[in-house]
Amino acid sequence: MVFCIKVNFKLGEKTRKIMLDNHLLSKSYKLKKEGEFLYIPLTSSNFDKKIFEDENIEFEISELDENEISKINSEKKTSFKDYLLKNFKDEVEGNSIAHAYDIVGDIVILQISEEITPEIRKKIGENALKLIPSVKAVFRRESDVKGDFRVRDLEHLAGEEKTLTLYKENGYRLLVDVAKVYFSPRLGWERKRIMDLVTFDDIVVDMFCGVGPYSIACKNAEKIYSIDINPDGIELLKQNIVLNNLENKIVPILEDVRNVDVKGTRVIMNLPKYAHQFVDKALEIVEDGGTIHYYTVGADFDEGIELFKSKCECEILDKRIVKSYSPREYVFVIDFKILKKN
Ligand SMILES: C[S@@+](CC[C@H](N)C(=O)[O-])C[C@H]1O[C@@H](n2cnc3c(N)ncnc32)[C@H](O)[C@@H]1O
Repeated sequence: MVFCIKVNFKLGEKTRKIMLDNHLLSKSYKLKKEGEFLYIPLTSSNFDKKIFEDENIEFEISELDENEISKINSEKKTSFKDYLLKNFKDEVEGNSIAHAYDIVGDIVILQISEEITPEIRKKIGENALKLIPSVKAVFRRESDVKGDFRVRDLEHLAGEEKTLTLYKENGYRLLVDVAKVYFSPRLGWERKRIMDLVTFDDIVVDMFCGVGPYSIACKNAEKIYSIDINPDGIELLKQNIVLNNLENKIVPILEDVRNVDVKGTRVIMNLPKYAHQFVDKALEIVEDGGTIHYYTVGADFDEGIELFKSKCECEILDKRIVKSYSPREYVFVIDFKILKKN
């Protein structure tokens, strides 16, 4: 039997609050509505009736059969992190299995080191498929991002063997092929920051655009030139332009940026590892008074700032840590307003 307070529906919220304050509200059963009455499950039928009478609440104590009222399912679902900590605590603590992972659309990418056997990697993959909601394919990072295209090798662990997915962030949609083009969901906040800085008269030059997440985030600009040397990146960018109705704004350019002759008021240099090699080109592109968003890898901001100060007169508008890169290094962004080029 489940003891309940039966009150008029209109007094339900007030009654529930009094019950909560007096530790009388059961957390094992759901409230039940029947006609104009509400049945609110009690922790005990033995209580001081005055607490309701003082509030002019007319009520009855009613006994419901267990099958007349729904139980609250208080069993916490096991998360993937719980699963890892329960089964691989030492490996997680020793950093050979990370409980953090990337989700790109319906694809999840895990970080499991090579020293974990292929059988166990697959088993972890199967569990990720089961425990992470809406996931259809599970991969593992097999290498760091590498080469000119900044793409990493992936090992398939579970689910569909597909690498193309649809990713949504900041109100736009992106087709991403995680095996063919660089993409990081961890930069969503940073793209939102840039999105909020862009003005209607900006001409944006996205020097290293990939599938175009920054370019598309800059959709309020007057024009966006999006450059990349990876043909798969530009092919997906073209589809993303259509997907986001930006045919009149974004100009995709498949080319080494060093060979491209464009000018802009806002230049995005998202090639952190090698951006320092492209500063002269960025300065050639940016108009006086324009902004360069310079992404770089290191232990602090100093190197990037010194590099720019040696090449132009500039003001630092903002500087931030974007994400960690290695145990002692970060990806930084520094926003430079270019006052005068040397
Ligand atoms: C770190 S990824 C960034 C991609 C994209 N901005 C994003 O956030 O997803 C850098 C990109 O620069 C491209 N790239 C590398 N060298 C280049 C060059 N010389 N000219 C144009 N693109 C280049 C790579 O193909 C890669 O897509």
